[in-house]
Amino acid sequence: MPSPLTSPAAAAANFEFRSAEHVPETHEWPGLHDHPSVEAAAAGRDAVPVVDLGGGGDPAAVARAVARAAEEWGAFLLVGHGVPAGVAARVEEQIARLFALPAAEKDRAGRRPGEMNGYGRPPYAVRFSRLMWSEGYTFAAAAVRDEFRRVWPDGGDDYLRFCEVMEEHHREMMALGGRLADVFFRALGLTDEQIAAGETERKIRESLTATMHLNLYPRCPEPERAIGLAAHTDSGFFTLITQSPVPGLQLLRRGPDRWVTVPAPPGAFAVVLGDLFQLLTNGRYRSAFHRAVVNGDRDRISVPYFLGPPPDMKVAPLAAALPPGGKPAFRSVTWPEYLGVKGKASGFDASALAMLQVPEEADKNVSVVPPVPTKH
Ligand SMILES: C=C1C[C@]23C[C@@]1(O)CC[C@H]2[C@@]12CCC[C@@](C)(C(=O)O1)[C@H]2[C@@H]3C(=O)O
Ligand SMILES: O=C(O)CCC(=O)C(=O)O
Ligand SMILES: [Fe+2]
Repeated sequence: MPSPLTSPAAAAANFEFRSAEHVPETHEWPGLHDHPSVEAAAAGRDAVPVVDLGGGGDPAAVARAVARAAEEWGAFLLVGHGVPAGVAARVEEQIARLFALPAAEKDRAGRRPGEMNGYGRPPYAVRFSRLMWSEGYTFAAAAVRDEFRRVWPDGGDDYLRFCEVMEEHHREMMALGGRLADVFFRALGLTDEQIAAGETERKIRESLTATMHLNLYPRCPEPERAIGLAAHTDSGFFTLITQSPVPGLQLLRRGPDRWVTVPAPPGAFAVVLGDLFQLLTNGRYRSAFHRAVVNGDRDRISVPYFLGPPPDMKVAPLAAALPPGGKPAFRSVTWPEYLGVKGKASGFDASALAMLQVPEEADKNVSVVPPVPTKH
């Protein structure tokens, strides 16, 4: 067996998931079952919220559903979004083809130390001594053609087809992200007129940047011993996840602590809120602590589309999110600054936001960040 801990990109590229009959020690994660995994229920406390954007529904009712989901779960399933079903199918087909390329070809795009983009393990993997049961590829959604010249230096039909499909996905997701941003603002209590006139809200919506991270979770011979993606919160504003019909995304729910498996109905996107959205909404919306498990039967592909501010934008709590007469609970921060802060925290979760909190003594009226879980 290769020595997977030597080089991250080589580790992901060279480990033969396909021929593994067992999960080696390098990929075995302790503590995965500290909390039980449960299927989402149709109703009740384990029913993952579903938001329907279509069907001519009452916008106020949609905003209420989004507010409830964002406050209580930090996540929901999105249906009625209007994105044609064929887009997700084409995206999944192209991603499967990308990951099926010989290791040497994917390795041409191997993520180099300190770089964000490229093929290999996800950026936060450097924090762990164990390897995850997945292959990944991160890139700026607006720079597909440049990025994938690394994999296909001579261009060609495969390259062009891949780029066209990713660009189609990017167009659809960016349009949906902008619509959803307005729904989130409405859910904070803003009227359409206030949203249109609000300089900050407009700036946020119009300057959204998108990063894509392609995940392939190969079928695993011992799924109970491995993890596809270790538990974390996303750091940006919100993430639109296209998933193959094989479930695997789990959300941690407290009291009693349990991992709720998010269903993957065809055509639905999972929407997961990130830490900077928690900050933007002054702690009113919550980022979701989540992970991806693997299974023994089938490969799973997921395509998170991370939306966040441009790197130089200072994110501060929105005036609309403050309680009457209240002050911001957090200092302002750029996304790269926040990633630096998060990199120093013990878990990869929203506990890093505590370091940006305005001290309580400075203002007794502001809300505090609730305790966050740290288990995988
Ligand atoms: C925009 C981003 C969010 C992300 C870091 C990144 O720059 C690109 C990859 C994203 C991802 C995907 C897997 C989990 C995660 C924690 C990681 O290490 O890389 C997230 C990052 C994040 O949300 O902070
Ligand atoms: O695979 C999934 O459903 C989740 C992916 C994810 O959380 C991520 O890439 O940040
Ligand atoms: Fe995530």
